[in-house]
Amino acid sequence: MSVEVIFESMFGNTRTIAEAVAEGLREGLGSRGPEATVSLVDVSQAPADLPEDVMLLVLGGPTHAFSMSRPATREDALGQAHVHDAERASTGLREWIAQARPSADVTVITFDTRVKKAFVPGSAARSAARALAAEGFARAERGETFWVADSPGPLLDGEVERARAWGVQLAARA
Ligand SMILES: Cc1cc2nc3c(=O)[nH]c(=O)nc-3n(C[C@H](O)[C@H](O)[C@H](O)COP(=O)(O)O)c2cc1C
Repeated sequence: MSVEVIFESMFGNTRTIAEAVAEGLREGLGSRGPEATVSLVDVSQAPADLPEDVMLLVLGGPTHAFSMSRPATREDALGQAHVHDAERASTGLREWIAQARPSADVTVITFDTRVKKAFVPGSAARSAARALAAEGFARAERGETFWVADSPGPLLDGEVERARAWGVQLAARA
């Protein structure tokens, strides 16, 4: 049995959260023995087919323009970060979901990062859960939002610890 954490991150905040969730999952799965593994994969490297033994997929990315990123918003972010990476610009959560082979058996839980400001609507986690369901991932649900102070960041105090604790809880779903 394995758990896969797939993340998209332009400035590193979502990567940090994904790493903490994966650590929490490993802690939570600790008692299940060496077959229970957790992999952490950048979405630009994630294959369309999940490995057969994946029981739980945790999928997270930054909120861009009130939703999941698009090629233009990723270009914008990478430009701000002075990074030129065609692979990361071309593939985000939206593109991965559109080409992934759907599974009705795998539980998929989404998360996102976004700016903690009043009245800023939209969540990549919500959009991703909806897109997954539309593609045939019957057991997709929206998970947590983790907050950054502003664009590009930093993460608010306590968010990494909260992500780790959430990962420990998620292990029960695998
Ligand atoms: C092009 C662009 C659009 C963004 N749009 C939103 C938005 O609609 N709502 C929001 O809360 N944050 C928005 N942000 C801020 C990102 O969500 C924030 O920078 C993100 O959490 C950083 O994650 P990362 O370091 O993993 O890339 C935007 C950032 C960029 C670069």
